[in-house]
Amino acid sequence: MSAAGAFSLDQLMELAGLACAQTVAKVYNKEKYPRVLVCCGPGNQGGDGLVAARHLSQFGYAPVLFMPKPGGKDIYKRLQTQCANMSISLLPNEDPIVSLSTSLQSTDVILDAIFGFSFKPPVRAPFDAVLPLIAQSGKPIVSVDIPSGWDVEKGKISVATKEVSSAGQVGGDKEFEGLDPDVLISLTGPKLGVKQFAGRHFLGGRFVSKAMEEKFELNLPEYPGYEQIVELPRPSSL
Ligand SMILES: NC(=O)C1=CN([C@@H]2O[C@H](COP(=O)(O)OP(=O)(O)OC[C@H]3O[C@@H](n4cnc5c(N)ncnc54)[C@H](OP(=O)(O)O)[C@@H]3O)[C@@H](O)[C@H]2O)[C@H](O)CC1
Repeated sequence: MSAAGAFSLDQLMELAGLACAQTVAKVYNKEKYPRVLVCCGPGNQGGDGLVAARHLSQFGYAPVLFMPKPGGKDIYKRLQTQCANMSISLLPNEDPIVSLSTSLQSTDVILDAIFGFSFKPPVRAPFDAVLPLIAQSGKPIVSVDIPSGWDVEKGKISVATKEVSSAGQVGGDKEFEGLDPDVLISLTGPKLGVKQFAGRHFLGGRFVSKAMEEKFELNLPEYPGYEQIVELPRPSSL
């Protein structure tokens, strides 16, 4: 049994996505940072991103979805339909890298829900161009669970990606060390690979029961009030 215990995947994803949306809202206020580009991968983390987009829209943000390779699971398709029913914008996928480069210019903050704990290098297309393009945009990044391109246990690793111009033209090979987010929202508990993450770090795992916390010796902090997230101390202040 996972540390999250008795919840279904739908319920876990809903709570995880809500925690992601609350993290964006906590750090980036909607008056100054209304346009959130929600970048979704094909796995469950992409599902977290879709749920977050829905909540961000309800919070008064203007999320835009980027899904260069939509996931095939039923749950993913249902979440996509919910976002479409709420008229949440979706970037066209005919040429995803050009769409991304254009959209980045009018984005205030990026939610990185591309890869989570199941990422295994090497980075395959189209993400070998997506990751460097996001990194070089200079826009604030909030990463979900583990920054995309990092190894869940080793942390930052060097991976082969592509050169990409700011207009979205893909060139030759380029070494890349994963995204360098300003903010991280760890789900359930922080992963080994983010031990030295130096930005603002939140935990979203209020769905973990006391019994599970004790069984897995998670030693989790208290969540304030009604929030799904709690901010963790930075490594330098530990
Ligand atoms: N309790 C919790 O902690 C919860 C966490 N959740 C979130 O789920 C992710 C883990 O989800 P999972 O589906 O296992 O995996 P990922 O989202 O990390 O992505 C897997 C897919 O990504 C593709 N992939 C992997 N490596 C590469 C690569 N090198 N290049 C390109 N693509 C890659 C791959 O897709 P394919 O279609 O190519 O097979 C994988 O399928 C966790 O981190 C949390 O964010 C849940 O919300 C539940 C609660």
